Amino acid sequence: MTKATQSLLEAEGLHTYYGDSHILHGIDIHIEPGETVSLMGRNGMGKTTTLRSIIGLTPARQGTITLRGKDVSKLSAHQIIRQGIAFVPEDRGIFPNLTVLENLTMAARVGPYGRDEWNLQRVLDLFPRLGERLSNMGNQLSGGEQQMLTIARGLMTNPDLIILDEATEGLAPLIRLEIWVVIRHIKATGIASIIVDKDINALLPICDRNYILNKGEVVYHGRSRELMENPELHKQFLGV
Ligand SMILES: Nc1ncnc2c1ncn2[C@@H]1O[C@H](COP(=O)(O)OP(=O)(O)OP(=O)(O)O)[C@@H](O)[C@H]1O
Repeated sequence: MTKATQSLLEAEGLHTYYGDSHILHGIDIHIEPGETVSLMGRNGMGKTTTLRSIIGLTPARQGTITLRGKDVSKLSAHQIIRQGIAFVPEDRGIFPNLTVLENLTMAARVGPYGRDEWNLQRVLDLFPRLGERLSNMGNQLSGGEQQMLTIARGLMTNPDLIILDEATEGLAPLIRLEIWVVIRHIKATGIASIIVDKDINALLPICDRNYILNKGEVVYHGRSRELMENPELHKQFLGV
């Protein structure tokens, strides 16, 4: 059967290893253009490894990654990212010895399909705090500001998909709220997202669909409403 629309991203049958340790056991995930999707699961179940496999940082030994119908499985992480993906890793990864302004401007580019609405002014409108910190070095920022800078830097690349690993981990409650507002805004602009976060109550209302991983396998995927109405699944796979 042919699908009406082409998925933005399809990961099929991913098997990923660290050395001899077999971590992902045939992960299947797809994302449609503009969709917001969560990856949930207890610690160590393979969420970060799935994200890293999707963008080629820890390439899967088996399986395929397709972006807009094009097989990118053999491409390097750098080449995959250039296809319109912004990755916001758990450890942020901003340049500590560059200023906020430099971190932002060095990322600036037009998206692979011509998306160009994100520029310095627009990201500063979304993150006014960064505007007050433009001349500060990356390593002078608070954890929340670093996370904002990482997201802002990703937006400067005009992505079609933004991947956030532990979107609000370790941040103060008010900053977390700000990040969720930003994620809603990003969603409203039509950029697709994959989000990993422990705050299920924040994730579910924002996400269209959700995947639960357990020991490197997808054990559930479904719409947020279905997951909200199924506390058994929470207990079984999320430990809440
Ligand atoms: N660099 C590595 N070398 C060896 N094993 C690793 C490495 N990174 C992760 N693992 C193992 O792979 C498994 C999956 O880890 P992963 O970080 O993908 O899980 P996660 O669901 O993202 O968990 P967390 O919420 O704790 O980050 C875990 O058992 C972890 O110990």
